[in-house]
Amino acid sequence: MNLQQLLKNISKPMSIPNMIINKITTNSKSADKNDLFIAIKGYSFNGHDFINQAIKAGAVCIIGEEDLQELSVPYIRVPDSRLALAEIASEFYGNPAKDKKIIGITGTNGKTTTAYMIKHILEDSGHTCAMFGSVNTIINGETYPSLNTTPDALSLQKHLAISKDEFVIMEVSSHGIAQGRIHGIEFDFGLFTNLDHDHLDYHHTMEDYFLTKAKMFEALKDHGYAIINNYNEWGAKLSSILPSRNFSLITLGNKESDALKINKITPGFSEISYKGCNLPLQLTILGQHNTYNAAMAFLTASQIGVPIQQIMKSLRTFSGVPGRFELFKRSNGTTIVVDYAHTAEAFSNCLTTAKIEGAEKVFHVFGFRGDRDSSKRNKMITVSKKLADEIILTFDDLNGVPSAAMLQELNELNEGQVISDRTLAIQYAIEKAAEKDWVIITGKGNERYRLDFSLPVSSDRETVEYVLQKEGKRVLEKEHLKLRNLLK
Ligand SMILES: CC(=O)N[C@H]1[C@@H](OP(=O)(O)OP(=O)(O)OC[C@H]2O[C@@H](n3ccc(=O)[nH]c3=O)[C@H](O)[C@@H]2O)O[C@H](CO)[C@@H](O)[C@@H]1O[C@H](C)C(=O)N[C@@H](C)C(=O)N[C@H](CCC(=O)O)C(=O)O
Ligand SMILES: Nc1ncnc2c1ncn2[C@@H]1O[C@H](COP(=O)(O)OP(=O)(O)OP(=O)(O)O)[C@@H](O)[C@H]1O
Repeated sequence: MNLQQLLKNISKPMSIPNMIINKITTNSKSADKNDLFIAIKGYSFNGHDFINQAIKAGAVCIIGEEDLQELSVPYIRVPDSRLALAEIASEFYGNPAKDKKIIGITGTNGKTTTAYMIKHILEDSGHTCAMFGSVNTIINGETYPSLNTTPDALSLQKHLAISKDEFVIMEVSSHGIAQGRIHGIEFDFGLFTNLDHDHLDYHHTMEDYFLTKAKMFEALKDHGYAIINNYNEWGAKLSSILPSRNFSLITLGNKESDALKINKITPGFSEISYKGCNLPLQLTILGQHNTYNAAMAFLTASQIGVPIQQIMKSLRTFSGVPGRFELFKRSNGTTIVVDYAHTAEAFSNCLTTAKIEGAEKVFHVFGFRGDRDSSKRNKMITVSKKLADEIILTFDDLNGVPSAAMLQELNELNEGQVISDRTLAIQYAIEKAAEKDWVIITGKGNERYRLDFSLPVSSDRETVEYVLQKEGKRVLEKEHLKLRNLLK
C-alpha cells in the first residue's frame, strides 16, 4: 500500500515519502523488506530501542514518539504511537469496522460468558458472529487461540477485515482501552457487566479502573445501545454519568426505570420481568452470576430483534463456557467445579452457588497469579475463609515470581493447607471430599498450565479427569480382587 495514502490522517503529505509499504509491524523481530515499523513504548521494552534492528531487517519507514535524528530511513514522529498504530492499521485494512455491527462487552467479570451467550442466541436465530475474547477468537466459523482478551490494534483491524460475519462480539478489557487497542472503533452495543477489585497494579485506583472502562461508551454509535447492569454499584454509577447522546440506555436493576428486573434466582430457574411480563429464565449452567450474564445477553438479543421466546429457548440450551463453572461428578457423588474466578466477587458467587446447590462441605483450591494485582489477595482470602470449609492454597501462574517467594507468601497467610503443586492440591481435595461435598478449583479455568507439576496433565480439567480415572481404576481393581477372593 502507498505510504502517503496510509498515513494521510497521521502526517502532512509533504513529509511522507512516496513509497509502497508491504506490511505494518510493531515487532522488530518480524520486520521484513519494505515494512513500516511502529515503535511502541511498552511495559517490558521500548520499541524505539529496536528501530535499528527493524531497519536492518528491511523496514523502510519508522513511526515513533521520541525525538530521534539521523535515522537511515524516513522517521515520522507522532504524539502517541499506540493511537497512530490503531489509525494506520485501520487504514491499511480498509477501515473494516465501519461496515460491522459491533458488540463490545466490558466489566471485570462475566465478559466471556455473556459473549458466548449472545453468540449462541444470535446463531440460533440464524445470524453469524465473530467473537474476540479471552478463551479464543472465532472468525468466519474458524477458531484461533487468543493472546489477549482484547487483541492489539493491528490484529484487531486484521480480524475485522477478514471477518464476513454479521456481528462482531468483542470482549473489551481495561488494558485494551488504556492501550488504545480499540481506538477508532465505534460500537453498536456497549455492555457493562460489573466492576470488582482487579488490575489495580495497572490502574492504581478503582476510580481510574472504572473511568477507563467507561471510555468504551464514548465510542458508541449514534442510535447505538448502552446495556448496563445497575445491580452493580459501578454499573449504576456509569448509567448516571453517561452523557445524554443519541443512543439508548437500557439497564437491568431494581428501579422503575430499569428495563429488566431479576425477580428471583433459584437453582436452575430464575424469573425476570421485562416489558411488564414475568418470564422464566431457565439455564442449564449453574451459578447465580450466570443469571446476570444471561439477563445482559437477553437485553442485547432483544434489542437486535430476536423474539423473546426464541431468546429464552436458546438460553435453555446454552451449554456453558470452557473453564467457567465446569462441573464434574466423582463416582461417590462429590461435585467438582473448575472455574476461572480470580476476584473476591467471583469467589463469592462460586462458593455461594455450591452452598445453594446443597454442598455439605466446600473445599476451595486456589492460588494467586504472580506479578498481578496483589492488593486483591486479602479480599479473596477473606471471602474464601467465610464461605469455604477448607482452603487448599496452591500455585497459579507465577509470571516470573520465584516459586520460593510465592510459597513463602502462601505459608505466611497461615490459612488451610499449602500444597504448591497444583495437581497434587487438586488430588488432595478430591480424595478428602465426601459424597455431598464440593471441590471448587478456581483461577485457571480452561487455561493450560505454565508450570510443570507432578501429574502428567496440563490443565485443571485434565487433572480432575486424571484423578477421577485413577480412582475409578483403583475401585475396579478392588472389586476385581473381592470377586477373585469370593471365587476361591
Ligand atoms: C502489560 C501489557 O498489557 N502488555 C501488553 C502490551 O505489551 P507491551 O506493549 O508492554 O509490549 P513490550 O513487550 O513491552 O514491548 C514493547 C514494544 O517493543 C517491541 N519489541 C520488543 C522486543 C524486541 O526484541 N523487539 C521489539 O520490537 C514489541 O513488539 C512492542 O511493540 O501490548 C501487547 C500488544 O497489545 C500485549 O500483547 C501485551 O499483553 C501482555 C501479553 C499481557 O499479559 N497483557 C495483560 C496484562 C492484558 O492485557 N490483559 C488484558 C485482560 C485483562 C483481564 O480483563 O483480565 C487483555 O486485554 O488481554
Ligand atoms: N456476572 C458475574 N458477576 C460476578 N462474577 C462472575 C460473573 N460472571 C462470571 N463470573 C465469575 O468470573 C469468572 C470469569 O468469568 P468470565 O470469563 O465470563 O469473565 P471475564 O470478564 O471474561 O473474565 P476475564 O476478563 O478475567 O477473562 C467466572 O469463572 C466466574 O467465577
